[in-house]
Amino acid sequence: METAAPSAVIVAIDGPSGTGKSSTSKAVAAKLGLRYLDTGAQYRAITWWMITNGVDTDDPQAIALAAGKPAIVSGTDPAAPTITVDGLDASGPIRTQEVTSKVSAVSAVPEVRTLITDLQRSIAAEAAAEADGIVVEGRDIGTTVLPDADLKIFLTASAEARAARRSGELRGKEAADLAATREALIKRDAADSGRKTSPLAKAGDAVEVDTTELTLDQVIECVVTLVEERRSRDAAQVEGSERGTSEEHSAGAESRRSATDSTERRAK
Ligand SMILES: Nc1ncnc2c1ncn2[C@@H]1O[C@H](COP(=O)(O)OP(=O)(O)OP(=O)(O)O)[C@@H](O)[C@H]1O
Ligand SMILES: Nc1ccn([C@@H]2O[C@H](COP(=O)(O)O)[C@@H](O)[C@H]2O)c(=O)n1
Repeated sequence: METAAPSAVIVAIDGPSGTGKSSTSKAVAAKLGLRYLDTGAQYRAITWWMITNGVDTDDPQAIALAAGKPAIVSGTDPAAPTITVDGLDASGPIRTQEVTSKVSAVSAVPEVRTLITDLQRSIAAEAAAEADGIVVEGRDIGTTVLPDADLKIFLTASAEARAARRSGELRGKEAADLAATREALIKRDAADSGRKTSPLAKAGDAVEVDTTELTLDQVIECVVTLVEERRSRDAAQVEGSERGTSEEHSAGAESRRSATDSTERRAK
């Protein structure tokens, strides 16, 4: 069991598709010298493996039986995050339309979630022990994967804003039409929010940030400020408890001194 460094910070960023989780998390982690984990990439990677290995993604039992077979490895450098499946770079293939349309069905299978959740927790524990901490983004990080995270953020944005962002990304590549993009986002969110196991949800203690009217830079700034506030609160608490301990020590020393004094007085 790894022990977290006293100053390590764990940040959970959740929210629906296209709210800016990946862009924000990567930038915040880079600015603050933290590691970064894209958990959606892991669910995409296992989905890609199922597709390339002929597993029927409409058959939860078949998915459950195969779930333990692929070896998924995530690199957590925010400047160059990586994802491999059985040693192969999967960063390109996991972003295809086919994977995007099937990932919600695969990620809803409980056996898949158990395996990927364990993997995510071990990556977060390693980052807390060996680095200054990590920003983990996904759908259920604050609620299920890391319920004790130091800071939980839930990003939202209107479906229109999210579709416009995604269409902007696709322009010139797949020329996706805005309405179709919007419908696809809403459908994926509904599937992710409606599944039984660990659905997309805001944790009760998460800070909600509506990004509809904010630029990406404003969102990054907002999250950086929240992390820094949290770190200073924690540092003040540690300082307070150390002061308390040293005050206790001096109070203890004082009472020991007066006990000695009175013993000495009695001895005279
Ligand atoms: N506040 C913002 N204003 C404008 N564009 C934004 C904002 N936040 C993110 N974007 C852009 O929107 C697109 C989607 O962002 P991103 O991939 O970070 O979202 P996401 O929540 O991780 O999505 P998904 O869950 O589908 O992976 C990107 O092109 C990104 O640059
Ligand atoms: N914690 C998570 C993260 C993701 N998923 C599933 O993966 C899909 C792809 O996620 P992206 O962030 O890459 O778009 C997402 O639609 C979910 O089905 C998840 O279940 N839990």
